[in-house]
Amino acid sequence: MEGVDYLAPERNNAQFDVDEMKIVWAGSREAFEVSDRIARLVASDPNFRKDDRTTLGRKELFKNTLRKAAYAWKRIIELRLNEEEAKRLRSFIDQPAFTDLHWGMFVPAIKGQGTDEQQEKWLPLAYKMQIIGCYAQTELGHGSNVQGLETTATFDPQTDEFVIHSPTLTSCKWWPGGLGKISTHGVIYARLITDGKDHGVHGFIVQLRSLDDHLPLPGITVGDIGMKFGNAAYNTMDNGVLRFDHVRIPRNQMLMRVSQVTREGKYVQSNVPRQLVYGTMVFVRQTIVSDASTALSRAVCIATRYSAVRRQFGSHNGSPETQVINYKTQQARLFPLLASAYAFRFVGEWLKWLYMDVTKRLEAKDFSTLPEAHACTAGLKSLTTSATADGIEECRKLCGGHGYLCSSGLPELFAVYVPACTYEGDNIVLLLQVARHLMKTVSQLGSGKMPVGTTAYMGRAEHLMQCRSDVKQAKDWLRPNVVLEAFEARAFRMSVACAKNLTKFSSPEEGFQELSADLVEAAVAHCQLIVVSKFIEKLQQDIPGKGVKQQLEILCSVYALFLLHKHHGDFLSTGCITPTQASLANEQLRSLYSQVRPNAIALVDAFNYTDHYLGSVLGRYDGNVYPKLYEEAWKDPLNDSVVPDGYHEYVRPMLKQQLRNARL
Ligand SMILES: CCCCCCCC/C=C\CCCCCCCCCC(=O)SCCNC(=O)CCNC(=O)[C@H](O)C(C)(C)COP(=O)(O)OP(=O)(O)OC[C@H]1O[C@@H](n2cnc3c(N)ncnc32)[C@H](O)[C@@H]1OP(=O)(O)O
Ligand SMILES: Cc1cc2nc3c(=O)[nH]c(=O)nc-3n(C[C@H](O)[C@H](O)[C@H](O)COP(=O)(O)OP(=O)(O)OC[C@H]3O[C@@H](n4cnc5c(N)ncnc54)[C@H](O)[C@@H]3O)c2cc1C
Repeated sequence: MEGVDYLAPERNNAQFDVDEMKIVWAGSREAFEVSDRIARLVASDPNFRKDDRTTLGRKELFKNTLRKAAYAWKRIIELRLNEEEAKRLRSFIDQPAFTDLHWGMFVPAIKGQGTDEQQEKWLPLAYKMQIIGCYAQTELGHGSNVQGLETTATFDPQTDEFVIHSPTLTSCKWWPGGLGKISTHGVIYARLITDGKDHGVHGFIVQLRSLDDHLPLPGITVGDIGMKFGNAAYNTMDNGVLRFDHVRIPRNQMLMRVSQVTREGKYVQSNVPRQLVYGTMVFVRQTIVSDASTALSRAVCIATRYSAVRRQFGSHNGSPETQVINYKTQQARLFPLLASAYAFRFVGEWLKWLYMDVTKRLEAKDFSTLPEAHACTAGLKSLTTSATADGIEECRKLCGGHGYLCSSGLPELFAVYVPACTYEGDNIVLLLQVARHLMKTVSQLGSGKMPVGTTAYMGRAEHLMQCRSDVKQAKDWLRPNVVLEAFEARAFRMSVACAKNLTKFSSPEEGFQELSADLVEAAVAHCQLIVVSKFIEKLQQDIPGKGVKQQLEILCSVYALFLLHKHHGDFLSTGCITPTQASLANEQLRSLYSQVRPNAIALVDAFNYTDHYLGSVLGRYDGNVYPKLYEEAWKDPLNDSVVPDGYHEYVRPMLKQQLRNARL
């Protein structure tokens, strides 16, 4: 029935103030109000309809994306939305587009690597969308290994220009979003060559297409790289291929904040670390962590609401069957994902703070926290995107057969999300960067240099190598200090074991290669510790609202004890806890699931997602799933006619043939 809230009994069970939790989730009252207003604006505008997306072919899908992007831009101007509001609007449209790369990478690359003059020239054009940009780093033959890029930018002192060239097939730019069909400009990464000398990879602003007729400029071959995983999903994006044939650009289009080339062709390195050329990646990895909490929370919201609606088995004397959410196995799969969504939200908030802090320091020429910022953004990007991709797929399974329907919203969410494990740095490659940082920190422990930031715990080396957990009963695992010490000891001992093993090899590089699987595990342990510790830190803040803090404490314990249970091999083999303590953790976890159960629906309501944004029949706010699934099925283009196209051509002759054979 329309207008009935089938999940009302669930909502009435909540033991906390959902409206206050919405504010905690959004980050502040103001952020909540902006997000809520913009989400409703998008949901109520038929121009942003998306329910037909999965049935469109690539060309229609792409054109539709362009239409939405243009309409969104018109609304942004008409409504005079500020930067934050415009960003929210683009995200609620929920359709990856060239604008993501324009605002998300092209603009930040110029801001981070351009000189003041370059910013003054290019940013106003980009802000008004008089030019549209992409970020073109990856090549057909080189993605992870940025230093291996082949595109060249050779300085010609005669004309005061750089000549951009793709010397081989493998040097073609390959993958940049927005490049395929739309970008007029790109920040292009190429090896800088002056006077025959290779100075490594630098960024250049290059115009790719005419601003009049959109045709590629002379010397440029550009196109789309083809269909990607999933039907609609990421195919709204024009990922591109680009080949340069001696394309000339003025010298002042090299991004010159980190290093410069003078009129005479002299290469000058500023007094800043060369790694700042990688700064845009640090920025984007930080945003990807917050986006992980958004993607995971969407999937969890769908799976939780549907699990409360869906009933299987357990009917006695005609009573309703059991809601599948009441099965302990369903809870043990679903509630850790719910807790992870909250955990990633808070670590994302913290990472944003860390990024802003490092940016301020860089402006003051303090580069000391750059390695920490790189390790944290790389590691947390890896940890949260892997967990989110796996989590979305788990949510699909939690919804049984109906989860496999596009109308559940889950297949598309998975297809659009899963490349996050690869883009902006392959997750394993990034964990190896964290491992390098950890090995460096461990190797410096004896030198008197105290570890800082998220590795500060390693400063308590002696204690962490010796400590034994004092857990005696299940509820001891609810004490934050007990949990924190177990995670610190596990992470530290895994790093120390790797460091010791590295010394057995003839060179550190050989050891690093040979032990890379162990190093990745040590890096994961360190990153999980960061997430747990930031959740615990969040709980030390003043959190208003009836029962809100208590629910978050429960979720924090679920997150930590779920990880401890999943990785108990690490905790046991490093001797941080005993088998008895491991089983007490599991006992406590079971009890926590029972505490989450009555609040589960309210905890996902706190994400404040509109039905438009969720795009899921199973995750509808009102829980009215079956009639809507039935309605949705009839909308499929295959049901436009009773007898399908092709029947008379292929099936009927076959049937007739069978009849004849049967008569024989
Ligand atoms: C239902 C439908 C719903 C739809 C909706 C929505 C869901 C949302 C989905 C989609 C939204 C759209 C968003 C799409 C965005 C996609 C964007 C993708 C863009 C890209 O992928 S751009 C390309 C990114 N490429 C990479 O990340 C490459 C990875 N490789 C590297 O970063 C580096 O090469 C390396 C780090 C792996 C190694 O570099 P190298 O120079 O060889 O360095 P080393 O020798 O190892 O180290 C040198 C030294 O430098 C330090 N260092 C390395 N990197 C950095 C850094 N970034 N910052 C600071 N320092 C760095 C390193 O630690 C070493 O230090 P040391 O010498 O040890 O002290
Ligand atoms: C949807 C999407 C959008 C993208 N958008 C952009 C964009 O806008 N701009 C842009 O420039 N790029 C973009 N990319 C490219 C992306 O950044 C790269 O694909 C990514 O950095 C991974 O690099 P790769 O493809 O070279 O993988 P590879 O490095 O070839 O990885 C292949 C395998 O090798 C392993 N491997 C590689 N190196 C090591 C090592 N040292 N040790 C152990 N294992 C290793 C990896 O773990 C992986 O399993 C995009 C990619 C995708 C999928």
